[in-house]
Amino acid sequence: MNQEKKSKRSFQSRQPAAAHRQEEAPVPSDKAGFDVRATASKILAAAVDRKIPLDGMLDLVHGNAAYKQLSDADRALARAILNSALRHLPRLEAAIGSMLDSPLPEGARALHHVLIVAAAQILHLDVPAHAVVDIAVEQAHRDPRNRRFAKLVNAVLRRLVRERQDVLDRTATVSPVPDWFMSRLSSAYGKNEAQRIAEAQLIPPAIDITVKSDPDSWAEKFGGRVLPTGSIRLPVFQGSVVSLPGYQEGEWWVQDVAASIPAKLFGDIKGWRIADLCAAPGGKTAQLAAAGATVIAVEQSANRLVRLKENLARLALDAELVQGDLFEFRPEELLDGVLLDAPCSSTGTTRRHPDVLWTKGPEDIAKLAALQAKMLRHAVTLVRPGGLIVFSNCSLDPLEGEDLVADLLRDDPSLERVPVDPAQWPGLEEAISPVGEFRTTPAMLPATDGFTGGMDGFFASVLRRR
Ligand SMILES: C[S@@+](CC[C@H](N)C(=O)[O-])C[C@H]1O[C@@H](n2cnc3c(N)ncnc32)[C@H](O)[C@@H]1O
Repeated sequence: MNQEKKSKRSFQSRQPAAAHRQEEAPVPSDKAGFDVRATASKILAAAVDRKIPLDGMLDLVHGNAAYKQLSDADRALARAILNSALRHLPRLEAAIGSMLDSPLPEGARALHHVLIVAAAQILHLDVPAHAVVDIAVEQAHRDPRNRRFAKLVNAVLRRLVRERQDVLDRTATVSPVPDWFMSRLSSAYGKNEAQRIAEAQLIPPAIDITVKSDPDSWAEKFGGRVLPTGSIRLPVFQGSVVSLPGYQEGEWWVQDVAASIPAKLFGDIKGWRIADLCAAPGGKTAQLAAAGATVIAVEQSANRLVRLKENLARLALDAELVQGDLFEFRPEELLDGVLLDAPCSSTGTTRRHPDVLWTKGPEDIAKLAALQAKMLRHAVTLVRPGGLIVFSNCSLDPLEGEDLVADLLRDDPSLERVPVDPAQWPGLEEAISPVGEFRTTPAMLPATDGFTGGMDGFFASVLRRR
């Protein structure tokens, strides 16, 4: 395992992100400015009021029609607005609420979303505030339901611009996550840690990459920081990762440091036959193949399997691809290992998917936990005696992690847990639980030397079939 190192910077970087520092955003042309904000308001409404996940709406093929018509730069601004609005939603609502004499009337949801979109930009994005106010006022004017509120929109937003820092300070005590989530976090992690996790979720994530080899020299090249797993955290830079050295050549892929842990838990897998049962888009398949295993990548979604195939082709890595339901997958011979990186509530990834907390709820967690338990029970039947099963997901909820594995171990005496040894993971000791399971949270990996801290919330447990 690599020790943390820092090396020379070649990219433009900035100080570690603070929860209320302004984020940079592309500035749209005047003409497009209105369309971007109107589209963002509608997508926000769909996410918050109708619980439609952002990923689908922002898909360039099947997504929101108005969003698809925007230029690349305007889509980037719409995404920045939506991410900020969803990340800071309770505090933005408190900020707006504090400027109103009485709450907005029932049925003024469209107006609410216009105000949130504007407030997110004024408080958190680096865009000209006067344009934001003007466009929000125009949005109110153009909607017959909201026309009578245009003056109010103008007054509230102008005051928000004037009192920006004051408002940020005043609302900093408002819980940044919905009550249901805070109460689950508190019962799992205790009140203080829950608060730290919730605050950490406000900080946009850094980009981490997994390299095929020689992390130190790639870190040197990028001015990056080598993390305890051997992943490299990139400094903040403008532009797209695909234009960075080594991308086209397939030398590395984007993968959060926490997501790189489960595949590493198998240890030395040269010559092993391993199935990756929920494989796409393939970050972990690539790790297993790069480590010398013969990999069978099983994936239900045909579209996602295409992405996996493209990713492996770019990386010049090989795996047998199986499109279908993992419950129907049964190899001819029992396998040396199975990785089950199961579909989950994704509450550990809210730094990059801030809609999750507003589109999902406790009932989804319970449903997904039940599905995962069923998947894991199937996964363990595919492994030879002595073989390993790594179970992982990106949820912060014990129902989808610790509790689920404990239940399985209680019911199935043919399985034992293989505890992860903290001595093997210098720098990540705090992420290993007393029983030897990985439990990472966004509050881990402190920011250092100008690099953003944090990592996705992940759970990973290693089981052996006796
Ligand atoms: C969390 S993602 C996996 C991420 C992946 N392991 C990686 O590292 O890139 C879960 C995947 O499981 C797939 N999936 C869900 N249910 C499945 C099933 N019954 N059989 C096979 N794949 C399934 C989903 O389509 C999704 O691609």
